Amino acid sequence: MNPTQLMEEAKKGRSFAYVPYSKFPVGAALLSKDGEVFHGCNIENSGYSLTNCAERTAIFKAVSQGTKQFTALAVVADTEGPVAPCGACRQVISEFCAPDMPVYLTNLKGDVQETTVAELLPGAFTPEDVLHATE
Ligand SMILES: O=c1ccn([C@H]2C[C@H](O)[C@@H](CO)O2)c(=O)[nH]1
Ligand SMILES: [Zn+2]
Repeated sequence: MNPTQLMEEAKKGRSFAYVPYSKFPVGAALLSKDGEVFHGCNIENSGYSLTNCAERTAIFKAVSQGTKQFTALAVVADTEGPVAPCGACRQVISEFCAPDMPVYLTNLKGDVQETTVAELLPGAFTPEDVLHATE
C-alpha cells in the first residue's frame, strides 16, 4: 500500500466519523507491518472531553486486536492546510510508532505534508523513560 492509497483509506475512515457537536469529521488510516489497514474516525460525546480522535481510534483498534507494529499513518480532514493532530494523539502515536515512521497529513483539497512521528512530537516522553527509570 503506497501513501496515496493510505490517504484514500483515511477518507474511508472519515466517512464513519460521529461528530454531532463539532461537525468536523476526521479520518485516519494506520498501516501495520504485515499490510493490514486500521481505519479510524473521531467519535464525539455529549461530555465533550470524552471525544476520541481519529488517530487514537485507529491505534486503539489495532492494539486491541493484537497489532502493535506499524509502518505508516495517514490523517485527513477538511482543513485549509494539512490537518494537524492534537497533542494527545501525538503522544499516543509516539507510544506505538517508531520516531522515523512516516505520517501523511492531508486534507480534502489534496494538500499533503509528509512528516514523521519524531517531528510531530520532538522530545516525546517515551516508554523507555518509564521502563528504564532509575529508582
Ligand atoms: O487531528 C485531529 C484533530 C481533531 N480531531 C477531532 C476531535 C474533535 O472531534 C474534532 C474537533 O476538534 O476533531 C481529530 O479527530 N483529529
Ligand atoms: Zn487527537
